Amino acid sequence: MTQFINGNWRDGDGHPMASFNPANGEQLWQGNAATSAQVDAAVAAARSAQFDWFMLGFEGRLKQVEAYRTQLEVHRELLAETIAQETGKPRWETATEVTAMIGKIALSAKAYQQRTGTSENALPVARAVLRHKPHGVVAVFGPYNFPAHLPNGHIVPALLAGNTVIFKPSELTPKVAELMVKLWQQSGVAAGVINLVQGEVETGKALAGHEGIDGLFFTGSSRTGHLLHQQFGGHPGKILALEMGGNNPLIVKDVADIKAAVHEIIQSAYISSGQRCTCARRLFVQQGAQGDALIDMLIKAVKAIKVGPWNAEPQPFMGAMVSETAALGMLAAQQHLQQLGGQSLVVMQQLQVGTGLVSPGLMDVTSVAELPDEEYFGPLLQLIRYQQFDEAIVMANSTRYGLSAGLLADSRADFDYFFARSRAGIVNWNKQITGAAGSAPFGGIGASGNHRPSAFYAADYCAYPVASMEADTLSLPATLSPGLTL
Ligand SMILES: NC(=O)C1=CN([C@@H]2O[C@H](COP(=O)(O)OP(=O)(O)OC[C@H]3O[C@@H](n4cnc5c(N)ncnc54)[C@H](O)[C@@H]3O)[C@@H](O)[C@H]2O)C=CC1
Ligand SMILES: O=C(O)CCC(=O)N[C@@H](CCC(=O)O)C(=O)O
Repeated sequence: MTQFINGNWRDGDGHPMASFNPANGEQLWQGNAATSAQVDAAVAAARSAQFDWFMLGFEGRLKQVEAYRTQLEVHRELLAETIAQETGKPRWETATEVTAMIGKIALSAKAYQQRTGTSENALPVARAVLRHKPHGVVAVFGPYNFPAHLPNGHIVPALLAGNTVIFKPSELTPKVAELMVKLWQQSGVAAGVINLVQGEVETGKALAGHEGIDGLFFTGSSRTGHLLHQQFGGHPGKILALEMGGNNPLIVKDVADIKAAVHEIIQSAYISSGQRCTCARRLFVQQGAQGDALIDMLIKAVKAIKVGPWNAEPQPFMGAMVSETAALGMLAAQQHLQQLGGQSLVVMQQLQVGTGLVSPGLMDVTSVAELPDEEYFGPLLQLIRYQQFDEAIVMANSTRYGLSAGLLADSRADFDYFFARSRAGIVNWNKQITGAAGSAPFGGIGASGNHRPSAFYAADYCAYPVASMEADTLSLPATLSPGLTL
């Protein structure tokens, strides 16, 4: 049973699908994709449930969402293990993913009140009241790298605002999605409030193009996000929130504690095997003895990173990439950069054929004249040596993306200078550029987003404002407008 439509589990009527443990090829899940008729049924179920869900009121909806939080708390280990098996991420890391999901409930309730709540202003003859209403039926599309936390970051605020949801997860992580929705079901949510359609691109297209949805909240690649943006062209009445990738820069300038800098670089570039949209892809280090010393230490530290299956003990820092295909794609990217003139300082290698297990790579691309502005979504960091800070900032900004950026530097003045000039939605100082806070907005500019940031600001795209002028009784004004007689 792979699809959850109107409160019932049923098989997909489409083609067969499966998911695998990327560290050993073991099959974890199988089922069939949803057809477009099943997408129709899910949209219809969400539509017929929506008004009653809205009319529960915020407190009623929050109670339901809190019952889901209880399910997450009770089943946190099972969920963390399922995410680890299906994505390859180590257990220590997926435990933090589930913790973030649990924290999302209180944060989203606070965000709803702060950003989209109700307010009232007294006017001389009336009250000006501001309330927010849900869009209606929304589709949520998730990526594979955080298969639970990131869709959860759309689903929870969407439901709290009074929307009903059709969730289309990544085809690489159907088992995680199924478990998430089972926990919603066990929390007692009414039929049709959350629906699950599993499938690949065809299912995604059927849902994204469905005339019955009022909006789509997407986290995924820039390529797919751009396709969706085109598809939504000509539909100004539908809301589209796009959280996409990045080609994120991290600059190092004048740091006394080189070891601490190396630690922040590794946490920025290699966490989740480089499969975070916020990961540093380009590292800028000044020419000179201090830069040389930092790079020597970085090379040693990268070579020492432990890579292994999700359940290896002691735990590795990096697990398998999500699939062998993804791993081979990264090796091809490495080869391409080498052909352009990049010098590998640490060569990325597949550790076991048939798996997504790869070692981390570091490449000096300073001499590459035309560095591709691509998001290589894996553990490969490109190093660029620079002479002047201004030159580094110009190169850092030389990307069509604009998700995260960072500076490691001892001087506050250097950060202020960098902050004023950098173009990204997340700009950090002396902190890794991965691991964003759910209490802040999360999104980027350029090809990284469409100005509808998620996390704390997700509330904004889940509801629209309604302004009302209200008076308890009718009354005639003291003076009538010129030309009126009653
Ligand atoms: N800015 C952000 O918040 C984040 C962005 N990402 C980005 O996500 C990417 C990795 O995730 P992926 O799962 O590979 O992304 P993806 O774009 O391949 O897939 C995302 C979702 O869209 C669906 N989809 C794919 N093609 C479609 C089409 N033509 N029409 C409709 N639906 C379609 C997929 O089935 C999946 O559910 C990276 O680029 C990463 O940077 C990942 C996490 C956070
Ligand atoms: O949505 C939130 O609560 C904050 C955003 C977040 O958790 N971002 C993570 C993962 C996103 C990614 O890089 O793929 C992060 O910044 O590490």
